[in-house]
Amino acid sequence: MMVELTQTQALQEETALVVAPLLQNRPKLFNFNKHYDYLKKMLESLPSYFSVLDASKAWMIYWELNSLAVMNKLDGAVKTRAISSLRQLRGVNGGFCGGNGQQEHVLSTYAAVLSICLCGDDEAFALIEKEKLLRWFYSLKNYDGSFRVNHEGESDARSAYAVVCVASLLGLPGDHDLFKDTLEWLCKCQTYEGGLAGVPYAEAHGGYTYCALAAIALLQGVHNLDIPRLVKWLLQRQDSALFGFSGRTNKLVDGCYSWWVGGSHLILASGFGNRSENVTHGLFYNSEKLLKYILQCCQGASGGLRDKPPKRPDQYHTCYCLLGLSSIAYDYRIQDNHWLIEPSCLYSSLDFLLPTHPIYCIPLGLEKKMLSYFKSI
Ligand SMILES: CC(C)=CCC/C(C)=C/CC/C(C)=C/COP(=O)(O)OP(=O)(O)O
Ligand SMILES: [Zn+2]
Repeated sequence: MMVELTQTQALQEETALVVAPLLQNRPKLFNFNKHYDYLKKMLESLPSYFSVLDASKAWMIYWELNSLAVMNKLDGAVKTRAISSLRQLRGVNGGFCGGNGQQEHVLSTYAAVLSICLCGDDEAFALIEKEKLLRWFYSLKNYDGSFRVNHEGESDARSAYAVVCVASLLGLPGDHDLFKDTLEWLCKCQTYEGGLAGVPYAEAHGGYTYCALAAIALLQGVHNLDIPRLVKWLLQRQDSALFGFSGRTNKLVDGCYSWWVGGSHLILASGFGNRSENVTHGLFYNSEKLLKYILQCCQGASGGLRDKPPKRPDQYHTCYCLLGLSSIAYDYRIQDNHWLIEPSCLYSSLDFLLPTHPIYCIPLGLEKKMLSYFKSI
């Protein structure tokens, strides 16, 4: 009897047919030069079909700068260009717009502020009007502690994380009045599965889990979560046959979850934002196998990294695959507010990558200049 597959099963089979043979191939090294060439190419004039990404300009700047930065290849000329492009994205309320002449958006603001942090000088910092931006964040706050992405927009764990992350880089402490009830709202996003959803009572997802957990960690509240259940769900994200991570139950592996899921593992293992003593330092998933998925299946032949074969590489997946690799190249631990970073057992294959800040998603230590600049104003 022929059993008809569900659409989900058919997609899983289709993915396995493409991914599994690549995992059998000869081991691949990280192709540093090709990825660097890809990133340089993305700085040239882009073909017209990139116009669909016009509202993601701030994001494209961040993905590009951050990929170069984590590869330790971000130079002054690229920073100067970025500052000039970011200047044009400033909005009237202190936020940043997705594209020129568009509306301010909390997520574009997050991408722009991280890019400014990556540029790391006073000319870049001066693009941020701190008081105005904080007033705008207040105006986007809902009565339950969550934040809207803009006045007409949705409220979810992404916008809460973006606000908490940006405000923290501008020097606001976790107990600031701007965050009243935000921790409680974020903790309500944990679902019966253990992962966190975009809003309370929705489906747990790797992207939202990272956002909610990173914000909860900045608000010093990780111990309020059901950590064993969260760890179990995060572990279930590693596909037992294909080794990459999926974003949610019964969905497909995708390179970007190397960071959204891998970064969530990292936050828990580092102990950041967890007031209890019960932190088990060390990652529980098989990082060697994740490395194999990224190297064998996510590297494009002409550089750049991708979701899965046969898709083409793009800047978003390049950035988050690189962060995923960086998260397994080192062991991260927080002690007395200081990061202790040691090379991991995989470091020798990944020694070209800098460690990434588990919460701010930029090379670790680059946050310091911005923090001290905004402390003094
Ligand atoms: C800082 C910031 C803004 C982070 C964004 C985090 C993030 C990636 C959120 C995911 C959003 C989402 C609903 C994905 C599902 O897409 P899908 O159904 O195409 O993917 P899936 O099949 O893998 O679930
Ligand atoms: Zn993806």
